Amino acid sequence: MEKIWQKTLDSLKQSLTPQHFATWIKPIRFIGVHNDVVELEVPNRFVLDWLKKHYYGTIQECWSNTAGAAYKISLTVASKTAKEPVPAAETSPPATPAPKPKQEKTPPRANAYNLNSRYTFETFVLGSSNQFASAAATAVANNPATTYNPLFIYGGVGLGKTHLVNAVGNAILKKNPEMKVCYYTSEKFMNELINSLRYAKMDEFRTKFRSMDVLLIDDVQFIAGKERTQEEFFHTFNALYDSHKQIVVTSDKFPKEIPGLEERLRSRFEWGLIADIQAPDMETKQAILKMKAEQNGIDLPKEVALFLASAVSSNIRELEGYLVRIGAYASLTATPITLSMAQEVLKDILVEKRRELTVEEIQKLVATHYSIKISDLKSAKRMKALVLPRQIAMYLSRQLTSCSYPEIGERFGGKDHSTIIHAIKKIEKAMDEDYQLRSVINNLKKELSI
Ligand SMILES: Nc1ncnc2c1ncn2[C@@H]1O[C@H](COP(=O)(O)OP(=O)(O)OP(=O)(O)O)[C@@H](O)[C@H]1O
Repeated sequence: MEKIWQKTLDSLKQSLTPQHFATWIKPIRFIGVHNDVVELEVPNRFVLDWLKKHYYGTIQECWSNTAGAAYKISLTVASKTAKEPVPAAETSPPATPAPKPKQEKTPPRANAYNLNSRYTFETFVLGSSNQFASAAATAVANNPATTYNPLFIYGGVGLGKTHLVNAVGNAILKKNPEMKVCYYTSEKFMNELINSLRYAKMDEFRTKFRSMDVLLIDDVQFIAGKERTQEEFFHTFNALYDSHKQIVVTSDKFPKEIPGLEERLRSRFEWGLIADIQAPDMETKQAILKMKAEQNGIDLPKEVALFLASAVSSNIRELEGYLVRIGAYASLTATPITLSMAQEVLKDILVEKRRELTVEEIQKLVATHYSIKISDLKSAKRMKALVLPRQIAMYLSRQLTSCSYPEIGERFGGKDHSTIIHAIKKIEKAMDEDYQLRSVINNLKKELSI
């Protein structure tokens, strides 16, 4: 069946322009055929909708002609990880719509379990927001299981944790092809555990994970509250750690902040190094856009990169989505990318986002988070339990709204602007020194930007 798919691709290539083929067809992943249904996966919703609307019939026709019988096509959006049976040699194709134009196929790597070969250090753009995590990841990749074990990377949605953790795996494999490197999301780990329990295959399950030299577990927060999964993960962790194998874990939260995470796991996550990824600044966002545009063969003017970077607060996946959208539009309408074109293409999406946050919304969220009253937040009471939330709310108000210091002061019960400046300085300093506080504030920001 794989051969039929290859031939289908060949004939699609003949009938489409190279750019359309690269943008829409190349990212499709062939999953298999069940009865008369050809199952295909695509990287995101946008590509799915586009394919359904424009190319469904063509794909179906090409496949059916090649196979010599009528088939239906099923298109689904890929889950975050590749779906190869594990253990299996890695063959996963790109996960974003348009791959590098001249990308060479990577040969299958027998010891790569579920790793995404596209996520490497070479394609990871460095900025002050991810410098620390990237340096820690590089150190681990250079000396697995000697420097930082486990390495715990945390940060908000779409900030590059999956990319970085795969980069560690890919770099280790490149240097040590004999090492067995396994990438799993915690959800996949849990699903496999459930299946192993159901089919009495726990020995196999344990042997598989415990035979790895490097275990990379993404989004570990999802195992919180899942007793059996946590227990099994705990034993896997211990077995690997005791035999000096590298473990890298990612999460959207600092270990202490993951509700429902068992204490014994939490303390293990804190044994090694904890590194965070922050929201990227404007320069980093533009540098990432530049790299992604080059990878996708998109000619992106500087002013459009600036426009996109300022339209997205932090989520790089979202940034990429916008780039793909305008790249696709330019390609399909055969027009160059300009600022006015980008504004037009994204206008519906951005209208929603442009609405500015208010100080009141920030106060409400902070008060809820700390279980205090909004009136206390605005009061002059000096109790410790109120001072920190108040200063955080002031800091966020300055960061996320266009209010001036006096305006913020006004909304906090008529405080002087110097009080606001003092509060912001205190929080900035505390964030430099205190991971946990940084994580709390980032999570609040994340909630506010939804
Ligand atoms: N510094 C970077 N350089 C290049 N690409 C990046 C960078 N950071 C993130 N990306 C890209 O952004 C997209 C989203 O990143 P990724 O999936 O790693 O985020 P995440 O933090 O794991 O998100 P989630 O919280 O949803 O698990 C990926 O395509 C990734 O390649």
